[in-house]
This record gives sequence, structure tokens and C-alpha cells, in this order.
Amino acid sequence: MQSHHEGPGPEGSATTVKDPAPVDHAVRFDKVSLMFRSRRNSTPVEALHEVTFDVREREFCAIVGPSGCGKSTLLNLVAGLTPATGGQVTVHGRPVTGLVPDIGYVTQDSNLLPWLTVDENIRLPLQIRRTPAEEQDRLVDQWITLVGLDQFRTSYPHQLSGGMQKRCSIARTLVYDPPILLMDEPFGALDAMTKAVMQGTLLDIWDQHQKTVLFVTHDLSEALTLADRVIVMSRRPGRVKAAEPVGIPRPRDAFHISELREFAEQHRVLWDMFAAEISMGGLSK
Ligand SMILES: Nc1ncnc2c1ncn2[C@@H]1O[C@H](COP(=O)(O)OP(=O)(O)OP(=O)(O)O)[C@@H](O)[C@H]1O
Repeated sequence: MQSHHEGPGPEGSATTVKDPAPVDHAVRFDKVSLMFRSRRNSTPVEALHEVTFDVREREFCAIVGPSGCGKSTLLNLVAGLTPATGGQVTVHGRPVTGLVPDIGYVTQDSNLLPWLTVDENIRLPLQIRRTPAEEQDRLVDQWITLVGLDQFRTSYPHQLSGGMQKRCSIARTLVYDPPILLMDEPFGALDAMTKAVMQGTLLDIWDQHQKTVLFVTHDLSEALTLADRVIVMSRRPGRVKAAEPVGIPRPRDAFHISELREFAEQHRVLWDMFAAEISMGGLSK
């Protein structure tokens, strides 16, 4: 596991630097705008307006904001599924001009293949990448255990609860070790208890396999529980209203974190920002 790098560059040198500075951010949004034009003659929708922020290597970054402010669109821009109409998105220093390989994407739907077992679903990305069979076995074992599905290895998706399907989906996404993980309200459809369990699982995974994560959620408590930093978006057209570092030390306990004073204080700050956007009409799509 690499350590977290806060800053690039040579140490203490006043001489001319010949090599380009290493990129210390995994993702950069530089004045990114997006205008959707669905059909000719239809009114264009400005989803994002000059969004600028960086996500550092191995940072867990949550994105919150009113419905329709462009949170999912931000993830699609990083994955290369949607092209920006203004500004630039870069991933590891390279401008995004098409589909970006090796990015993990977890959405609210588990998207498991119903005719494959848990083992086979998790193995699939490794088979596609022609990973040697022994390595496949090792990685599938490791991830099945990490997400607590050992007893369900030969079960099919319809035999799993919603939380188990989500665990399987996360394991399938992480098994091939993508350096960047995009998560779009992955726990949005789960009940409160299952959600807390899943947040605990994700905190454990992140402690062991620190990835760069962009995590979209409507839930401020979830953002504070999981993230290093919370990006608060304005109502549409989405802009960055604030980027709040989360001052809660790790490791964190998903079940008891809300009892901490820092949690309550930060929650109040975020909620005030959020409420201000909604009261200005942020619920309209
Ligand atoms: N393919 C598209 N064509 C036209 N408009 C779109 C398209 N995709 C998204 N939009 C519009 O862009 C805006 C941002 O959508 P997006 O789904 O990114 O918002 P969001 O913040 O993720 O919303 P929610 O929180 O409700 O999921 C919305 O007004 C949406 O209707």
C-alpha cells in the first residue's frame, strides 16, 4: 500500500527543475461545464457550470448537492461516458477524451449477472482480463472473504439479500484493483441498518486498499462517515459551493460516528449549506 502524497516536487532544491512535476491529483475538474442538448430545437439544459476541483491520489471524496445539480454527471465525465462541453477533466494527468480504462463504477443497481453465482460474478472481470487461473482463485477468495460472502459463494443473485448483492457488486468492481472508484449512491436503496453495515464494510476496505474514491450521496451523514472531504454542489447548474475537509480521525466506526462532537458540528455546517441551496429552488430538475 502506497503512502498518501500531499505534495509533489523535489525537496529543498532552488535549481531549475527539468522533469515535469509529478501529478499529485488523481482527478482534476478544470472549469468544467456541461450543456445537454437532447434534441434539436429543445431547450438546452446547463447541468454544470465551470466546476473546478481536484481529487488527490487515494482521497475519499464525497459529492453532495440538491437533486439535479449534476452529481452523477460528474462521475460520468470522469469515466468518459459523457464529454464535457467546456473546460477539461483529467485523470492521472491525462485529458479524458473517451472511455477511461480501469475505472471502477458502482451504481445503485447491483448489475450482477443473474445466471452466474457469486464466485462467477466476482471472477468475471478477471476472466475478461485473462488473469491466470491461480491468481483468479486467490483474488476471488480474498474478496469473497472481505465482503463476508464465504457462505454464499455458490448462490445466485436472486438468492441474496439487497445488502449481499451490493457486497458482491463491490467485490466484483474492486477485484481487478482499479485505482479510481466511482460510486453513485451505492447504498441509496438499502434500509438504515444494512446501509450502516455496508458503510462499515466500505470503511474496512478503504483502510486496507486505499483507492481514490468519488462517492455521490444525498445523505450528509454518509458523506461525513466515509469521506476525507465533502464537495458541496450548488443547485443546477452545478458549481462547487464548498469543499469541506472532514476532521474525523480514522479508523472510523460507522455505527457510532454520529455520537462524536466533530460529526455533529460538521453535519450542522453542511446541512446549513445544503438547506440554503434547496431553499433557493434546488429541487427542480
Ligand atoms: N442525457 C441527458 N440529457 C439531457 N439532460 C440530462 C441528461 N443527463 C442528465 N441530464 C440533466 O442534467 C442535470 C443533472 O443530472 P444528474 O443526474 O447529473 O443530477 P444529480 O445531481 O445526479 O441528480 P440526482 O441527485 O437527482 O440523482 C439534470 O437536470 C438532468 O435532468
